[in-house]
Amino acid sequence: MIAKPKIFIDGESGTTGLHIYSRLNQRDDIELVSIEASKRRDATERAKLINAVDVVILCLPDDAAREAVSLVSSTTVKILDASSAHRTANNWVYGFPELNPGQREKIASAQFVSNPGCYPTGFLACIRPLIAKGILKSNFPITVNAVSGYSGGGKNLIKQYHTFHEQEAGGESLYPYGIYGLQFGHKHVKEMHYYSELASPPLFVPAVGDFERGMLVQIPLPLGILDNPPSGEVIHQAIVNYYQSEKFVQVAPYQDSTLLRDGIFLDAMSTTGYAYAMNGTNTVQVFVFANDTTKEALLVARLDNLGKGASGAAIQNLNIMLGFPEELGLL
Ligand SMILES: NC(=O)C1=CN([C@@H]2O[C@H](COP(=O)(O)OP(=O)(O)OC[C@H]3O[C@@H](n4cnc5c(N)ncnc54)[C@H](OP(=O)(O)O)[C@@H]3O)[C@@H](O)[C@H]2O)C=CC1
Ligand SMILES: CC(=O)N[C@@H](CCC(=O)OP(=O)(O)O)C(=O)O
Repeated sequence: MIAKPKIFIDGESGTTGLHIYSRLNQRDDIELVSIEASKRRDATERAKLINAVDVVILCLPDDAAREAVSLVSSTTVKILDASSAHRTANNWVYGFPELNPGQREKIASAQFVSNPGCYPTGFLACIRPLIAKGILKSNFPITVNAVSGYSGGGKNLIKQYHTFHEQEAGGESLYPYGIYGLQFGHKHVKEMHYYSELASPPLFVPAVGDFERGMLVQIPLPLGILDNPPSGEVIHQAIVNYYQSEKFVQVAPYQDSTLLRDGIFLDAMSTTGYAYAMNGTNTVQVFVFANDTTKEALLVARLDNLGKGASGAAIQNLNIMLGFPEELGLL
């Protein structure tokens, strides 16, 4: 293990970069190296830093992340990319330690690690155990509906919402709740398909709501299309067993209405109480709701898009890549 590893966050002033910076800045077991503000987009200066540190965390748009990787000449520097540029690329390891047995060992020994997308984190946390354990066959038709806080859209979308909030005089919000990606083929579908090991890509409809952070990812399961559908309890137990040793995936008790706000709502956005519990954490919660008579089930993941969906996951991966305890700075 390197005594005091040097870390450079390329994109330190963006939404994800800032969150990672503020978490790492409190630690004295690593050294954070920053680029001069005026040289943030200077390839020569970035290349110097990239090749002089132990780990680079890329918090950049996809094209800039690809450019940063093209600047790597050191064979020892480790790269952790928060963008979606390399999530299914050859020679890159997918940074979702809980995905499959052996995944964290692959992360630990990799030079190039790609942080998962926020929506795929919720999706894979729900669906991967059911496919891996044969509870659902890989040809089951899967749809995903999800809603994210607006910070998922980065600095530009945050600014649009904040500007609107400042000007608003009790009127309607900028997009209170809007579905998008209606041409389909959202950039996250590829990694959802690849790592779930489903036969076909899921049909994915994301949405953004007027709340800063947090997300719900929903997967409805029309079990009536099967000759012998699994019961809700079987589905729930399979997911519980899959994550029994995991700290950052929490499977909620089956059908427990006390987890719902007012016994009714599973809420991504309230600022108090249980619903808010995932924001600021690195935990993804998984819920299973089912009706064995109507043969319907719903899997839901709730997470902080900036936590387990981005910066929390990045810290977890960084810890694994550097041989630190995985939960350092996260609990
Ligand atoms: N927000 C979220 O919930 C999540 C984001 N991500 C991913 O993380 C990455 C960063 O997203 P996010 O933080 O939201 O984005 P932001 O728009 O908030 O920040 C992007 C950062 O990249 C910098 N940047 C842009 N272009 C270049 C360039 N050519 N060279 C150097 N720096 C550049 C910007 O610098 P400047 O400040 O100078 O503009 C800014 O610091 C994206 O790939 C995103 O998809 C992943 C999971 C969740
Ligand atoms: C609300 C919103 O706009 N969300 C972003 C996803 C944010 C994210 O996860 O970024 P990565 O693609 O790097 O994973 C989107 O749909 O493109």
